[in-house]
Amino acid sequence: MPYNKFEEYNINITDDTKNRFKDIIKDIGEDVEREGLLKTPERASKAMKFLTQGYHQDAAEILKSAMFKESYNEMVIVKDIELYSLCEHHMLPFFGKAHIAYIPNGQIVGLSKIPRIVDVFARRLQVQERLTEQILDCINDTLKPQGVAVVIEASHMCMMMRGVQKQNSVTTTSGFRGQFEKIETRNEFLKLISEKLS
Ligand SMILES: Nc1nc2c(ncn2[C@@H]2O[C@H](COP(=O)(O)OP(=O)(O)OP(=O)(O)O)[C@@H](O)[C@H]2O)c(=O)[nH]1
Ligand SMILES: [Zn+2]
Repeated sequence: MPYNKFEEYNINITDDTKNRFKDIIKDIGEDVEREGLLKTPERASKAMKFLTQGYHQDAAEILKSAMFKESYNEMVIVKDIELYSLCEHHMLPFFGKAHIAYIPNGQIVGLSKIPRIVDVFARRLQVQERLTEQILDCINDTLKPQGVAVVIEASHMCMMMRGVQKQNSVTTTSGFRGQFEKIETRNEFLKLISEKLS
């Protein structure tokens, strides 16, 4: 089954949304009645709702649904989490990877919940900096770990397909709380995420 196909099927689209997309297609000079475009307003509406479904999801609840008491208190790192978001200025995609670590403080979280909360915040109109902070704050406030770190590396289509048209620039943002504010802990995390598994 394709990635998150289930959620895509459950999206309800109103005629208002479809008609707005129809108007945009007309405005760019296309023929909305030609065969290939007949269903496009509906498809585009569904795609936009899917890509912004994070507004209707509660990241803290997702974490809370799988928190377990455990005495492990070393760093837990989930790296190379792919993410797709939309820049709030142009509504064009930015995409890349998130690397997330935390040091438990009596509780661990189900590993899959970390990529899930990345998606909750990524599927909104975003800037990369706020996306980074929201993931960081959510883990910090909900799991209350000894520390949490988030690094996001992303390419922005609004800088590639239009505007400045730079194809190879990658933007890196990061945020650190608790133990990761200490330089040694932060460096250990940065070293571990930059190492390739052999
Ligand atoms: N800080 C930050 N800027 C972003 C992000 N996504 C897009 N932008 C930038 O948002 C800015 C919007 O600037 P404006 O000058 O208002 O828009 P614009 O005329 O379309 O700018 P250009 O892209 O330079 O053509 C641009 O510099 C984009 O590169 C992001 O995640 N973080
Ligand atoms: Zn943009």
